[in-house]
Amino acid sequence: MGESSICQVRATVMMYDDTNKRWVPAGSDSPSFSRVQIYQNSAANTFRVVGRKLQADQQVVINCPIIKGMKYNQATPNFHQWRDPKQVWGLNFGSKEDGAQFAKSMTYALECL
Ligand SMILES: CC(=O)N[C@@H](Cc1ccccc1Cl)C(=O)N1CCC[C@]12C=C[C@@H]1CC[C@@H](C(=O)N3CCC[C@@H]4C=C[C@H]5CC[C@@H](C(=O)O)N5C(=O)[C@H]43)N1C2=O
Repeated sequence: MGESSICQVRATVMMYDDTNKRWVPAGSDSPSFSRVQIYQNSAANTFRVVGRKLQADQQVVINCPIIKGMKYNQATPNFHQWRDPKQVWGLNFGSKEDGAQFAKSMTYALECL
């Protein structure tokens, strides 16, 4: 049983640069939209967030496991964030609806773990 996508939204993927106290776009330097999905592997009961640039190169800009007990912070309707052991991720959604959809799937994943 492979992985299946349980949601797909458009968002700019950001990482927080703790040293300089600022957000930087994940991947190349130009902040641009990515297709961000949550994949579920139901056999293993694992989930991860995968984001690929919408541009031609489809660069993978996030590939982050969803960890049991992780705190998902909906800072604003369009900007949600969470910590992983190494860094803080932020998603700047294309719309509030995308944000709500992503939060619903993230909450579902965190409840399954
Ligand atoms: C306990 C803990 O970890 N707390 C974390 C949050 C958290 C809580 C609970 C669980 C997990 C986490 Cl992760 C925390 O507070 N963190 C994580 C790193 C960065 C930050 C620290 C300080 C700054 C101050 C301002 C604030 C901030 O970053 N924003 C405000 C709200 C939206 C606003 C929106 C968009 C982004 C796009 C660029 C910049 C801009 O709009 O130009 N920006 C913003 O300015 C954004 N910060 C944070 O979120």
